[in-house]
Amino acid sequence: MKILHLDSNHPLLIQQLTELGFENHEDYTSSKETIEEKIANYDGVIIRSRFTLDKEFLEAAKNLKFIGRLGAGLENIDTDFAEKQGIKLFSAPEGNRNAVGEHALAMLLGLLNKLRKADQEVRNGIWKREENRGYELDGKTIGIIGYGNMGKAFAKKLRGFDCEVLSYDIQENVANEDAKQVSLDEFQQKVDIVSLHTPLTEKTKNMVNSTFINSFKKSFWFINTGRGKSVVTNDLVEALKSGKILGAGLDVLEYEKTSFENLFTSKKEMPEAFQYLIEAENVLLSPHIAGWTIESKEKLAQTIVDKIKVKFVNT
Ligand SMILES: NC(=O)c1ccc[n+]([C@@H]2O[C@H](COP(=O)([O-])OP(=O)(O)OC[C@H]3O[C@@H](n4cnc5c(N)ncnc54)[C@H](O)[C@@H]3O)[C@@H](O)[C@H]2O)c1
Ligand SMILES: O=C(O)[C@H](O)COP(=O)(O)O
Repeated sequence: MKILHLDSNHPLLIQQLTELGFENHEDYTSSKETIEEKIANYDGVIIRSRFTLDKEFLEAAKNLKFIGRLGAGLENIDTDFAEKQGIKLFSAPEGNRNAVGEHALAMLLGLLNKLRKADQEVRNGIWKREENRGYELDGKTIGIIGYGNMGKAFAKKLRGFDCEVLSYDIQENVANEDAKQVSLDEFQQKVDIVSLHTPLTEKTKNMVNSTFINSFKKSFWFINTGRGKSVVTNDLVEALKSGKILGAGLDVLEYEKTSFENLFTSKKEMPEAFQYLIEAENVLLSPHIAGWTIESKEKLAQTIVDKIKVKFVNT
């Protein structure tokens, strides 16, 4: 079987697939159109998120038997059409869920302890203790939206903090021993902290908007390691300004990669809300690296190899 790799990865991926008898080809630079022209020659494709495997691409991939997605989010694949075409889909949330759980926790502790502000002040020769008095996680109610691989990994990290963990999910009965699943109404009545772990779907796009934010009884801290497009940036900023949101940890943003860099390099004025996020002392930002650790790189690759092996290699 011939596999086309579209994003560079941990070397074990190609090493192990070669040992298993697959023929591996790498193309990390050609345009989507160029790849489409040759994709019919391949049985498998492995991608991170370089481009979208849409209907047109999958129609061209006449001999494709599987897609390996080195990650969890599947919005860059037309999964329904792939299924219709009988293409097997392997994703790898097992590879980066621990990293996401740890990153969400790091953001949460960083926010509660005002680390961004305190760090910046000390570096600027300012020694203010009272203004930098933080909050403890102990006794807080943490709400996790989307209780799948990532939400569960975060809840597991909260064991031992003496806080209550609630989850809200559109699927019934997804909770485990680390969280109590509640209705959205109960969730919005009780939580002090919200951590978003949902995929990007029609329903979750722009889900965190003013109406949603203002339905919470208390002011709350907000963490997003899900997808940036689930949040309306303007509404988040309004809530930060009003104090309804006490602080935000954002690993994912409305603008990412090229569109993010364009904000800084283009002659156009930066959107006001985005400028606010850049400057705010109670906002922690990271460039979509929650699931992006030294360890997860290897685990993602190993997960994909193992899934391909189970399905396509006779042992
Ligand atoms: N920042 C990062 O580096 C990083 C890394 C990995 C995953 N992610 C993001 O996290 C997402 C979740 O990954 P996962 O592996 O946990 O997925 P998953 O499918 O295991 O879990 C997602 C959960 O969200 C629930 N859900 C879907 N729509 C919802 C809604 N409208 N309201 C409430 N719950 C809803 C689903 O029922 C499911 O239980 C990915 O799709 C990706 O977008 C980000
Ligand atoms: O969905 C994921 O696994 C993470 O968000 C990583 O996405 P990436 O493939 O764009 O790095």
